Amino acid sequence: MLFPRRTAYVLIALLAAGVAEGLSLTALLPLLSTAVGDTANSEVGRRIVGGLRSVGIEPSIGVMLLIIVGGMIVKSLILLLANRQVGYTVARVATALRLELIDALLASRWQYYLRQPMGSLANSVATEALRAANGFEHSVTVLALAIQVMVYGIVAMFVSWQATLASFLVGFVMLRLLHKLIRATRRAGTKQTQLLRLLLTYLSDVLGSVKSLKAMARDNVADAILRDQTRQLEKATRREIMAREALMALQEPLLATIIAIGLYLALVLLDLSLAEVMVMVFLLTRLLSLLNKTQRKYQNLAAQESAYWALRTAIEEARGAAERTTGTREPTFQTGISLRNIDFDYGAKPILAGLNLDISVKSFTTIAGPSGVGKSTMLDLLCGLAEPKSGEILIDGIPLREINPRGWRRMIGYVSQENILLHDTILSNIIVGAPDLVEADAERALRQAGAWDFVSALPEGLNTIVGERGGLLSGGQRQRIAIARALAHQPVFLLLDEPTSALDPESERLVCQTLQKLAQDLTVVAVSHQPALINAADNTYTLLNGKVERLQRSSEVENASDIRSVSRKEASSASR
Ligand SMILES: Nc1ncnc2c1ncn2[C@@H]1O[C@H](COP(=O)(O)OP(=O)(O)OP(=O)(O)O)[C@@H](O)[C@H]1O
Repeated sequence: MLFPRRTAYVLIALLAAGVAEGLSLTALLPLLSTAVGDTANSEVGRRIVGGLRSVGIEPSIGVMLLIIVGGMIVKSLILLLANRQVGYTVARVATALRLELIDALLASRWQYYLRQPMGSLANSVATEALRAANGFEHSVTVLALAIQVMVYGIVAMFVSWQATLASFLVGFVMLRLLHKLIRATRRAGTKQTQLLRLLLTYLSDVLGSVKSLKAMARDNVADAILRDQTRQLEKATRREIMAREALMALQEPLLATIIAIGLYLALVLLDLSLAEVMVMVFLLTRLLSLLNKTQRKYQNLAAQESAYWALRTAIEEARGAAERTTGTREPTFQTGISLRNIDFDYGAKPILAGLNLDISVKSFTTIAGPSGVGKSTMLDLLCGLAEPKSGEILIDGIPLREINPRGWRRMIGYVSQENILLHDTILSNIIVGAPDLVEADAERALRQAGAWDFVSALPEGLNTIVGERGGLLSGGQRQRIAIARALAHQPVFLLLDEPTSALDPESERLVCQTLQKLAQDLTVVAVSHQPALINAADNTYTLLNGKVERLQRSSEVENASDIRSVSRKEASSASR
């Protein structure tokens, strides 16, 4: 149950509102009896009149009317408060579900996170959370209406228990008969949840790669698939609307039939007084229309419910894939990092096999090797985003799995291969996620990354918006901002994945110089094919067949193909 205390307050308030309304209604019978002058015929009426007199109230028509109106006003006030509370709780529910999902995902293992389509996440946070919160509202309303039905039922019992029971029975039959429509709505709701997820997942993928598709005039392929999914969604929505409207349409004639039966029972078979019959008609009409309303709200709940369960499943799955943070030791980085006999695979595909590597602090290392050989995976292992299948990663001689992973990562500066920036200012992109960083840190980092010249020349400087995924900047500019982001918090271990692949020779030379200078105080590991970067490094390794080989440089490497041919020659001579 979500927010049990808030929900309990709401339900108590709704119950109080129901009781206030019920009490005001008890005055209806004596009022009508007095009005039509047949008090003597009504047992209940007599009792209520007696009760009022015993507390010193003369039950005149004016007093009765006052009781009815007063009760209704009290009920409305309580309902206003309760409904306001429901509204607030709905907003809270949506926020809580969104945060729960985002927190669970961010705390999940990197490999699990990688498999999550971003469109599906966006859908969960936007539409599913909202639909689930609306579902919560409908469920509270269903409960509130059920309480009102009960109160009306009790009051009606005082007037004629036979007629009340009979109408409850018929009401129950009516609910059963229409239940099929609720089931259809639930099915349509589940379908919509599935389709919306698919649609948004696909949409975000297509939009992510729209440039190349558009450039080749192949965006109509995406169009056709999207149109097909939208059409299916429309069909499911139509089914839901049909079931909702059918329920509305069928309720009216059924209600009229039941009231006619009630009237017949009251007037012909039970021989009730006119006042009693009038009250009964009023109460039963109200009771049965309340029952109908309850069923309609329940139908709305059935349509939204699947969003809540889809969201819950996503949260539970992400929680199940939470990163195991068994390590508690605070990290130090005084001597260096060693990889000992590392094996790693993605399922059936072995990537690293018996890899050994020592990196001492305050050094600059580059790792080269053919595409897809596992260089980025090595960086993932170094920052603890992936765990080796066997072997040990030692930091100052202490196994990484014994070290607090967040503590270790706080010491790392990381530049990934895809420099996707946030749609925000350059400043925000650099200090993101580190609340203690200020503008001066960003400026220092931008200077180090060789980006200050172009940033300070922009009319808005640090406050320039970089556009969706950084799209308003050039590839090289994005790359330098990403390097600045990694340097802003002054890490001691800097990991860079192809950091200069999009830079012109001059910018690359600046970044190489920066990295050389930085390596006097911190440890730099860069994955790269760029000769300039490789020449700038103290040590270069090539990764091949799951192991690294040190590249002995007799002369400066002139281009990337040299590195690969050297590494292949070395690898083949090693295997011989
Ligand atoms: N999350 C993953 N699940 C399954 N396989 C993966 C995953 N990530 C990478 N791989 C596979 O593992 C291999 C190594 O990938 P990795 O990204 O480490 O290579 P790389 O040497 O950095 O390549 P490149 O130079 O092209 O960036 C690749 O063949 C890739 O297909």
